[in-house]
Amino acid sequence: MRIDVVTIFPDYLAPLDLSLPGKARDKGLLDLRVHDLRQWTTDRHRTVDDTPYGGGAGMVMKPEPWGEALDAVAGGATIVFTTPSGEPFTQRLAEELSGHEHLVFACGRYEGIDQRVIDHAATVGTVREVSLGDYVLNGGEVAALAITEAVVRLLPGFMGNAESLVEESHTDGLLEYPVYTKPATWRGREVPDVLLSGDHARIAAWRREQAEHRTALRRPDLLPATGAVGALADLDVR
Ligand SMILES: COC(=O)COc1cccc(COC(=O)c2cn[nH]c2)c1
Repeated sequence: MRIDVVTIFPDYLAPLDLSLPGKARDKGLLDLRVHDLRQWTTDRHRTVDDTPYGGGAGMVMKPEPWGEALDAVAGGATIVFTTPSGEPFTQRLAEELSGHEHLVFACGRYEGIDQRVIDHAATVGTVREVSLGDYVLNGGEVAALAITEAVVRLLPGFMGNAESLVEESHTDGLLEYPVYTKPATWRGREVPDVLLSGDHARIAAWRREQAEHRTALRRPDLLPATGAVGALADLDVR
C-alpha cells in the first residue's frame, strides 16, 4: 500500500515513523509519503488560504495549491478528505480502505477547502469525505493519523500475531470483553474464576455475555434496533 498525506503541517505526521506504520515500512508493506501543501504555492508568501466568498468568519483553503498537489500525487488513488462533515470512520471503513492500493489523505483546516477542489478530486481519483467523530479539530492531520493507524494494522502480514485481529472490539459488532493477566490477585482484586477454569466453552460464553452486557450499557446504538416495539414485544405488551 502507498499512502500520501498532503498537509501544511507535515511534522504532525512524524509519529507515523514510529511503532506500527514504521514497522510496516520496514517490512515493505507501506510506502508512506508526507507532502507540504505549500510546495505547490507560487506566490512569495506561499499563501494557502483566503477569505470566504459570501462572507462569514474564518478563512477557506485556496483551490490552486490543492489542485496542483492532487494532480501530482493522487492519480487513480482513493482520496480521503478528513472533515467534520464526512461519513463516520468505523472499523468497517478501515477494513474497506485497507484493501485499496493507494490512499491520499488531504488534510484541510480553517473553515475548509474550496468545494471545487473536492469536485475536481473526483476526476483525479475516488473521493471519500471521512469524519473521525462528531467534534471539530483545528486540522485534519489527527484524523489522518488515526485512520492511517487503523488501516495499516489490518494489512496482511503486518500484525505479528494475526490472531489478535480476530477478536477485536467492533469486529463482531460488539465492544471488547474485559481482559485480565497475572497476578491472579492484585490489591485484593481477583480474576474471575471462569477464566482460570480451563473450560474454553464456558470462557467463550462468559466473554460473549460480558461483551453484550458492556455494549448494551455503553453503546446501545450498536445493538440491532429493538426500538419501542421491540421493547414492548420483550415485555409481551401489545
Ligand atoms: C473537504 O474537507 C475539508 O474541507 C476539511 O475541512 C475542515 C474544516 C474544519 C476542520 C477540519 C479538520 O478536521 C476535523 O475537524 C475532523 C475530522 N474528523 N473529525 C473532525 C477540516
